[in-house]
Parts: sequence; structure tokens; C-alpha cells
Amino acid sequence: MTLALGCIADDYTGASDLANTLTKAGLRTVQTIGVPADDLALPEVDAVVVSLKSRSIPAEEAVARSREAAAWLTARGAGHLLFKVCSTFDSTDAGNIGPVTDALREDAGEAIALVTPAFPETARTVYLGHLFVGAVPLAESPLKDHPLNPMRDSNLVRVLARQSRAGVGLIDLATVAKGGDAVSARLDALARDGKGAAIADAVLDRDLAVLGAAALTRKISTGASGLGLGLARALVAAGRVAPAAADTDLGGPIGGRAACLAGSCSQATLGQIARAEAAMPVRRLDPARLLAGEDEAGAALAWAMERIGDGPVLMASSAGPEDVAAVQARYGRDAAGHAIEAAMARIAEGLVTHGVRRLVVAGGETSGAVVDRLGLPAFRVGPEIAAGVPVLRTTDRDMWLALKSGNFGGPDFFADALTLMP
Ligand SMILES: Nc1ncnc2c1ncn2[C@@H]1O[C@H](COP(=O)(O)OP(=O)(O)OP(=O)(O)O)[C@@H](O)[C@H]1O
Ligand SMILES: O=C(O)[C@@H](O)C(=O)CO
Repeated sequence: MTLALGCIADDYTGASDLANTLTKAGLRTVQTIGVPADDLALPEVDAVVVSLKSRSIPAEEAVARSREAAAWLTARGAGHLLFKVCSTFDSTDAGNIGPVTDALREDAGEAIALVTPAFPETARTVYLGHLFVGAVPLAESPLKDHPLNPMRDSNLVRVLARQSRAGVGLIDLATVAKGGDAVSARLDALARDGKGAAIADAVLDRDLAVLGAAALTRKISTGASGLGLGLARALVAAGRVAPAAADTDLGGPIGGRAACLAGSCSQATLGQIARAEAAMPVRRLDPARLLAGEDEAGAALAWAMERIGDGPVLMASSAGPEDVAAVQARYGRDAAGHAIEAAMARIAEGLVTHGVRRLVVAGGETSGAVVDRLGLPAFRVGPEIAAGVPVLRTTDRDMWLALKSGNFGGPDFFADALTLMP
């Protein structure tokens, strides 16, 4: 297998978002969970997206795992590596976007890396280094209340500089508008100035095409699915990939039991859970009981088993910012997050043991915990449920999954997803 593009995603939902974007742009793509074992049979593809669960772990560990993934991808011929981060730049000042970008860039022998989380299809745009989520700056968006990494600064040059060893510069929209050569010249100038990364503005998909072409002249870049789109278009335009139609034959219907799990506390997910109440039974997990050591996961599973023969069910730990803050104040942010993720993973395992073969999970960390517990090695990419969320089919067994990034999907996401998972 010779890869045109190797991708390292810092969470599993983000990886499926990127795999979806690359597939739609004509790249044959597979999503693996972690660095694939040597004996894992993979189809012939143009791009591999290695999913890591590295967004919220200590920086040294994130660097080590990302390096391992980079080595695997490079050994399979990947000419360019994209480090896929969240389109809302989810990270803390001790976070990992800077350290991983620095490490991959240095290993690749590059002086500077282009960085942009812009993804206009989902209303993430960057102007003068400031990230906008829809019509508001990042720090005024619901991301300011994220349970793990509250985003309180919209200026990404500043955010990335706080996490990076090398300095961070800006490629502004006026430069992007002049085209790929102007972007490359600006990267060179910033590198001469000692910068190791440059936040690039992008407001429209055409800006991403320019950035993708410029990024492709170097060995690594960092960004969200929008930059993936730009890189895919540049690879096709350069004749390095012959565009393929999406993989329509994923193996036929599976049928059987279906369930949804939500651990995301994003505004979008909270609205989707409320809407799902009209379509299926919904059980809210009680984080306080769970964190007090009571068998809340077992109780939720028993609840599900009484109903699942009649149709899909949804179980959610999700809560609004005030409730999340109260739980975190009492039990600690990481301890609360990990305990709830572990409960979700246990419920997922129980569901699959009892015949669930169609599973929808909301939230990146939550999806990571669930997929790890189920031991799924890789996914092929099916139809798109909503921007950034495809249907996935496991490569080693008959199972449909959808891993939804917290902020993605329309109001009826859970029902929409199950409709596309026959
Ligand atoms: N009621 C709750 N109180 C405190 N923490 C919670 C609660 N419910 C879920 N959590 C934790 O909040 C975190 C949510 O992160 P997760 O990545 O799953 O969702 P997200 O950030 O919205 O999704 P994405 O990363 O895809 O945007 C998890 O660690 C989860 O365990
Ligand atoms: O880029 C995004 O917003 C998503 O793919 C994601 O990474 C959310 O976890």
C-alpha cells in the first residue's frame, strides 16, 4: 500500500469526520483505531486516518503516540501527514496541539507547519487568526463551557503560542486570497523569523483549496477537516490521486438491535437528546450516583434490556454547564470525565453482548472509551448522516456505528443516524 495522505486524529469522532471529508473528496479512505497491528488487513486506499485518543492526555504521551502513528504512516509511503485537531481547537494551555505539531514537524525536518481549524461547512472560520463558531468568536460560543477544555480565547495565534516551543505567526486572508505561492512565501518568511507554526485564515472552501496546495509542498500540517478537504483537492489536482466514487458496497444490511449513547454535554447534543425523547425511550444517567460508586451503568443496562426488543433506546449522561460544573467541583474534572466514560463503555459492552449491532455514540472522548472497550480495529466509511458525521462499518465484524462529534448534527440526529444504518 502506498499512501498519498497519512492522518493522525486526536480523537475518534474527529477521525471519522476527516475520513468522511476525504471520502467525499474522492480519496479511498479507511479509519483505524490506534496504530494498526502489522497483520491487520486493510483495503487498498489513498488515505489512512489513524484515530488516537490523545486530545486530553498529557502532552508527552500525546507526542509519543502521534510519533508512533507518523512512523507507521510514513513507512507506508504517506507523502504528507495531517495532524487532525478539532475545528474548535479544543485544547488547554497545557494541551497537545502545539507539542505534537512541533514534534512531527521536527521529525519531518520542516522549519514551519501550516495550522488551521477552519471548516466552513460546519461554520468554523478563521479571520486574522480569530476562530469564529457560526456568527460568534470562539470564546463567546458554547465552547467556553466545554467540560474538559473550556475555550476562553478566540485568538489562535495566542492560544497555540502558549502551547508551543517555537513562535507562532499568522497567514492572513489577504495573503490567502493571493494564492498558494503567496502562502508558501509567507511560510518561508515566518520560518526565517524563527516561527515554527502559522495560523492560516480561511473563510470559504476556496481558501482551503489554496491552503491545501501550499501545505502539500511540505511534509506536515495541522488542522481540521477543512484542511483535509484542501489537501484532498490538491492531491487530485496534482494527479497524485485518481478520484474514486464513495464506497457504496459496505456489505449489506445488518438489522437487529439498535442503541444510542451520549456523553457529550455540547449544546447541540443536549438539543438532540431532548428531540430524541419523541422518537425512543431515553434514560438519563445520574453522574452523582455513578461517582458515588453505585452501579448506575448496570441499572441503565437493565433499563435498556427491558425496552430494546421494541426498538432503539438512548442513554445519556449529558448535562448543562451548571450541572457539569457542580459534578466537577465535587469529584474533579478528570475523575468525573473518566468515570462517566468508563460507565458508557461498560454499557456499550453490555449492549453488544445482548445483540446490539447498530450503535450511535455522541462525544469524542465518549466514543473513544466505547470503541476501545469494544476492541474495534478499523472502519470503512459509509454515507454521511450530517456534515462531519458518516456511518461507519467495522472491518472485522457486522456492525454499524456512528461517532458524532459533540457539536455536529441536526436536531433529529439520533433518528437520522439509525435510518442510515439498516
Ligand atoms: N453530567 C456530566 N458531568 C460531568 N462530566 C460529564 C457529564 N457527562 C459527560 N461528562 C464528560 O464530559 C466529557 C465530554 O467529552 P466528549 O468528548 O465525549 O464530548 P464533546 O467534547 O462534546 O465531543 P467532541 O470532543 O466530539 O466535540 C467526557 O469526559 C464525559 O465523560
Ligand atoms: O473538527 C471537529 O469539530 C470534529 O471533527 C472534532 O474533532 C470534534 O471532536
